[in-house]
Amino acid sequence: MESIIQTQNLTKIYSGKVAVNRLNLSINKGEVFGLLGPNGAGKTTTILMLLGLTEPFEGSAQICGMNCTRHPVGVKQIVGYLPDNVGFYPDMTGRQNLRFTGRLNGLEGPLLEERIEMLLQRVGMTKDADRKAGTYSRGMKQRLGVADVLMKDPQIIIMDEPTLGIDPEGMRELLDLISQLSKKDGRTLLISSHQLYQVQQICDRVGIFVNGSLVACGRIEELGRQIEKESSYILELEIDSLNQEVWEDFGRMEGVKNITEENGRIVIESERDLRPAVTQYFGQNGSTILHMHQKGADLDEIYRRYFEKAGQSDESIRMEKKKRKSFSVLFRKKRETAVPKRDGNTEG
Ligand SMILES: Nc1ncnc2c1ncn2[C@@H]1O[C@H](COP(=O)(O)OP(=O)(O)OP(=O)(O)O)[C@@H](O)[C@H]1O
Repeated sequence: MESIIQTQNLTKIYSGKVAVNRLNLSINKGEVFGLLGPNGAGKTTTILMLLGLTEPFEGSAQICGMNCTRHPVGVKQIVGYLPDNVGFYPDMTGRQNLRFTGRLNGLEGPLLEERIEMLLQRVGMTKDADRKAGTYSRGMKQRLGVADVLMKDPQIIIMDEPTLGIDPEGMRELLDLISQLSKKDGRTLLISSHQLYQVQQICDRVGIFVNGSLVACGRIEELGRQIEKESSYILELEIDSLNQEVWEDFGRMEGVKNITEENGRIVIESERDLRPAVTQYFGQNGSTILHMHQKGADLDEIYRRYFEKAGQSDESIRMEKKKRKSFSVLFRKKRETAVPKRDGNTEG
């Protein structure tokens, strides 16, 4: 693996507030790296330091061996940058905007026109190329933005929140397009985003950024395994016939620490992987498993855990906790309502 972007203790402080804290990153040639984190985590500041647009307080960054602060022009020659709000001249057409960028990059004549045609086609904008850019939707602007970045044929592309404000269909198209830039062309991509689910699909590795610090970095599966090692296993289960006996049997299973119910599904927290035991149990019991999912391997869960670890309070986490009822309360309730007393009432 050839490392193409590196940072060493990269730090930025704005008026006493640490925006990026001793960041150590290494991004390999040809990979799609997702820099993920909530608003204000320090993603844009990191990108600006990589592009040499703002100076670090401490530490350094290199792209293809060039120091980003000392050689910003050299860096710009090999890096394409798609900001979160791409600016085009609104009174010029998409094609004219691309022509303008092409000329700034030294392209002229048939070579320039061929490149424009090829890129418009690649990003699916041929049909709308002669409309004024001011009339484009956000998704169209982003696609034209990708074409604009590709005008200078960069080895490395940095995108800041590329999917922000785009509808699901446009998002899918844009992510496919971004993925192709790495898989088909062999370019290196650094994508910053807070849209975890969407962006993780195309990332080879992710870095999770919280409060200016990188709290986790690696392949999604690796981070999932790490989380599993550090904490309990969480198994989410839905079956066709949940009854008192099942609750009691689960409560007795070896390693089970807690059972809750969440949106009609049983959530079992345990010290070990219960999937084999649960599958065997239902095989004998005759119930059908409608859904079984071991939490920990998806990015949302990984992110949530690291986010919690970093001491953040997140509204979605609080809401989720509120929704959960403790097993003991639920168990008591079920006993109260489900088990008939000999006198015909329910047993407490
Ligand atoms: N020019 C600036 N002056 C002062 N503080 C700044 C400046 N730029 C960013 N910050 C602060 O630095 C921190 C990191 O901001 P940054 O924009 O890098 O985060 P981000 O992860 O990109 O967030 P977002 O997704 O909202 O853009 C925030 O607390 C922000 O308020």
